[in-house]
Amino acid sequence: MTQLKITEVALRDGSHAMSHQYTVEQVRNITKGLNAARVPYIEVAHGDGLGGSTIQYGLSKTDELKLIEAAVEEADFSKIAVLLLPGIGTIQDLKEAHRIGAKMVRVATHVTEADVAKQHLETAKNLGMETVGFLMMSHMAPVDKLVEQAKLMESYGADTVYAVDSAGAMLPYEVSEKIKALRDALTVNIGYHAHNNLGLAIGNTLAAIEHGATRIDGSVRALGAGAGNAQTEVLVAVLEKMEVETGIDLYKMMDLAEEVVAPIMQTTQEITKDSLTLGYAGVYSSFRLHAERAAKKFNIDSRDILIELGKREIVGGQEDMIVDVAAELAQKNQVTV
Ligand SMILES: CC[C@H](O)CC(=O)C(=O)O
Ligand SMILES: [Mn+2]
Repeated sequence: MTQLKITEVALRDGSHAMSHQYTVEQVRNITKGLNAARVPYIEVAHGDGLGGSTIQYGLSKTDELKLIEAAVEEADFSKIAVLLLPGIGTIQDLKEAHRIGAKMVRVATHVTEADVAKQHLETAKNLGMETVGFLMMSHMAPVDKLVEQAKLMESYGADTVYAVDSAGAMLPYEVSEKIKALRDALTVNIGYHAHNNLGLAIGNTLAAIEHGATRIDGSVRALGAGAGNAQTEVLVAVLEKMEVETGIDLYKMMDLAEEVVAPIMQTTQEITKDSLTLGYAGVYSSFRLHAERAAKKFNIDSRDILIELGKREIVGGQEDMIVDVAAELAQKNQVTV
């Protein structure tokens, strides 16, 4: 079996849970620990990828290039990766990230829109970077559509194509079916990224591995959007019991989680009613905090906003709809009172 390679996403996906307030010191300390534990890849960026620091997505406390630079300085084993959503991040952002030492880029699109990744993947390849096509909200596409879009990513030069369960909405049989179909249709590596909103992140990740995924995401202490991702140290322990080699030092990951990451988290990671609603309704995990703020502002139940967003199939890039939906629901409530 090809060795499984884990990408740690707490310094990118976890940026959502940290309201994009990471400091250089926090990034240095976490990277130091991940590097010592021999995690192959560490993703660092705003939660919405390069260029994500905006009023729409949330302003970063620290310029992400400074965070990436700090991570590159601390990592002599781990490779630093960045995420880029075409339309939010630009080719210029990509070149800048590469110049300061990013070795891998994950170009993320909605699951039916792989074609917008072409120029970013091609540019990254020309720069000599490792390339990943990251198909978000994979639960929304039937198997044949996912395969079609993954093939596009492969044709643009992606070394790996991920099925991304952005909403943490997929059930184990869906993961098995989708990963198997990708494995059968593609020659490049297959990856899987989970969110734990339905409590299935580790189980779904194991289903993905069983059906051929060799690139897997995790976040230490589950520091990711919504209820977080597959918790890296838990995943490493489970895989060790299954005799699947990750190359990661379990004790070092546990110590990092407990001593460095837990103390800086804004809240303990758990499946709250809103995280659970994300998975139940199939809504982007990064929408949780936006929906909670809108609910407070309009004095309505955040779960109603999330359910409505799910019904309308609102996807990443449409964050402004969260406030629109909240305002509409508040108005409806007034009419019916
Ligand atoms: C908004 C980008 C998103 O957080 C990427 C990701 O991790 C996902 O879709 O799960
Ligand atoms: Mn994610």
